Amino acid sequence: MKSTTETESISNETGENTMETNKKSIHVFSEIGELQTVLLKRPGREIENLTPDIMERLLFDDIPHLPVIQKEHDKFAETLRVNGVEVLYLEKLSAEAIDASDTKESFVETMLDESGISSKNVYKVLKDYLLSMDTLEMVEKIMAGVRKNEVEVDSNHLADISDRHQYPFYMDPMPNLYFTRDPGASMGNGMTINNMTYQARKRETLFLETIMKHHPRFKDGGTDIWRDRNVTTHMEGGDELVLNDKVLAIGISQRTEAKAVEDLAIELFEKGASFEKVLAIKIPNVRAMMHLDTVFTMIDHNKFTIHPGILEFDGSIDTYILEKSDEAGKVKITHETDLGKVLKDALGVDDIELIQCGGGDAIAAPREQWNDGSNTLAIAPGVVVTYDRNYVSNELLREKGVKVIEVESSELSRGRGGPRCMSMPLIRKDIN
Ligand SMILES: NC(=O)NCCC[C@H](N)C(=O)O
Repeated sequence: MKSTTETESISNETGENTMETNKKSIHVFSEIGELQTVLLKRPGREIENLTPDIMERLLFDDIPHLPVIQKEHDKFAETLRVNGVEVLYLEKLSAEAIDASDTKESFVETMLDESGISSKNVYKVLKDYLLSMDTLEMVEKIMAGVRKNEVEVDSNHLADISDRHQYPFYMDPMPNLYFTRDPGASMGNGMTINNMTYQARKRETLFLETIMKHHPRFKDGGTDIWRDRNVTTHMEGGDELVLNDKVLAIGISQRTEAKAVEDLAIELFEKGASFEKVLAIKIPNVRAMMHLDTVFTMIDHNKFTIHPGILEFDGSIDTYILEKSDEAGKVKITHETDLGKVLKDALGVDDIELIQCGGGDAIAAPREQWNDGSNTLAIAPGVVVTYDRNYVSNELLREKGVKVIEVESSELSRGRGGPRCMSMPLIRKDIN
């Protein structure tokens, strides 16, 4: 286990690098260690670029009210700050990384390439338009999306002329960016930068990649990149849980393929990461439970939230334990179905408490799970941030001795993600 002092004072207030080379910019060896630094994204104009025609493809079920979602998000950030957490913003770090590396032009080119711009005329106009902006404004514009009526494309080609009157965007908005948990995952002193499953979210990882490669705070911070966005198999951060410095739990889900879990386990074992076991937990392939953290999160040394809907009638769930094998490029796999026992053995604790979402009630459980009642963000062992609307689950957590800090959630919840999804821990204190 790394010592906590290694991670102290790694930057000044502007995020400028003041760390010595042996200090790490990513340090996450648990789900519950005191949260010190977190990455958020404030919902922006991308939210107002949702329409009923495109929201399903962009993975939304409704259109949040922008001023209210921003107010709720600001309060979420403030809640973290008053609890001693340093809050960094994706949009700001991205702009700083681009400026620090003088990569504005290549960043825009990659974004345009990945936004499916096939017309040379349109490409040129968009490139000039974006590059004319100050870097932070440009980053926010790319995140928000570019409408066709924002730019003048002077072209006599039928393809360009006829295209103007159809679909409203040249570049689609990225409304899911406020779920910073998913494009990557902090794991030990490293990170997975993910190849996300749906087209709607694939470009999101370019911001994270840019930060890790070019931001002064991260590029020299000794960050291992366990997976990069060019791998062919899919994985998303909502499925990646760091239970302790030896054990990970990863969902096999709508968004994370079994092959990706095995590839990551091999990578971690072979690159000498501290992790020795990966528990691959198979959850239903449905939208309401798209990631493991929508149905299962860790809140204390031996306490977890769980949505009963992932368990069979007899309480079982397919769980595969991946461990190092003697053969290079392979892992040893053991199949189990008693999750409580698997967790007890893997974590070395005497008992495990699985606290059911909505108390397991036939109505409250699925209703609160839909609004992320199981998606808790632990900011210290036994201290969690949750949505206020999930009052049945919150009350039950309190009865079990957990300190619950509620945040307003009327609009934030419409994107189908909760406090864990909205936050990417970068530094946590180690647990004993
Ligand atoms: N970890 C999470 O469960 N993140 C929530 C992602 C919600 C987003 N609308 C999505 O469907 O990807």
